[in-house]
Amino acid sequence: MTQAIAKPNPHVDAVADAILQLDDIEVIYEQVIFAIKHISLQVSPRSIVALLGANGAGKSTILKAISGLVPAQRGEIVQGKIYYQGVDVTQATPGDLVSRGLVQVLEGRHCFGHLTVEENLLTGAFVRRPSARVLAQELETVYSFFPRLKLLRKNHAGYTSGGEQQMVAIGRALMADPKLILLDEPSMGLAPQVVEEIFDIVHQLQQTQGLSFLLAEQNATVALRYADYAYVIESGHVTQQGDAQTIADSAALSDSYLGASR
Ligand SMILES: Nc1ncnc2c1ncn2[C@@H]1O[C@H](COP(=O)(O)OP(=O)(O)OP(=O)(O)O)[C@@H](O)[C@H]1O
Repeated sequence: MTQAIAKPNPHVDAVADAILQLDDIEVIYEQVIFAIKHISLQVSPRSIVALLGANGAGKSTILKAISGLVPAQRGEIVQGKIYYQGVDVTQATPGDLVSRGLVQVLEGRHCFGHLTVEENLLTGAFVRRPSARVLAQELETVYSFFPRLKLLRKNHAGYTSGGEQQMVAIGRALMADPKLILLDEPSMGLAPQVVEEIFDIVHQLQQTQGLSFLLAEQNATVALRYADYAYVIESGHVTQQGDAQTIADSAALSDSYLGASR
């Protein structure tokens, strides 16, 4: 089902600078479980914004609310508005959003294990159906950021390492020609050196391609090193926000999730 999403935003002047704006978002699962409440946040163009918090804090729900995936989880946005590029997309479908350049990389990477690395990347361009020539150029661009994927392009993705699968998942998102990428726990289950490699590429994509990222991370230490701005989420609420350095220096950050990775 495709929803109309071209409603004018009455607050467009106030949010003109943000590529993404959430105003007072509330999500309920199965009509009883309140997962997030009163979530308001912004992502500026060409920025990396981190959502930090412990297991179950509500980070993934925020990303799924933005990317239109909440209904697929038997959830509902019951309050608030989401604006992407100044347009109300609160009820938009994932397909609508991908075609507008808002793409999510799900937690756990979700590669198609039986497809090759290159076939996985090509699935990312499916919505746009570019010409063969453009597709080849775009693949080369992705390979320029992930040279290792070019070497592995004929291998089955299911036989690559966790870090390589994360690269495939991000590479596939890039093939959708995004402006904003939502990344859910990119560091999960990866060795520290691989995590640095992934974040370094995210940083390069921000700097050279002008992409924006909103990423959910339990590994606050590494996320704050690369992010421009961060929101701390606890029990479905924003409890703290600020530029990354301020949050990193803040004594209010609980050791329950920062301590382990310090
Ligand atoms: N599909 C669902 N049905 C019911 N409750 C859910 C569902 N998904 C998440 N929840 C609940 O919503 C709350 C927020 O979960 P969410 O996955 O958004 O947190 P998170 O911070 O991303 O944690 P994690 O890092 O473990 O993914 C939790 O209490 C969780 O149990």
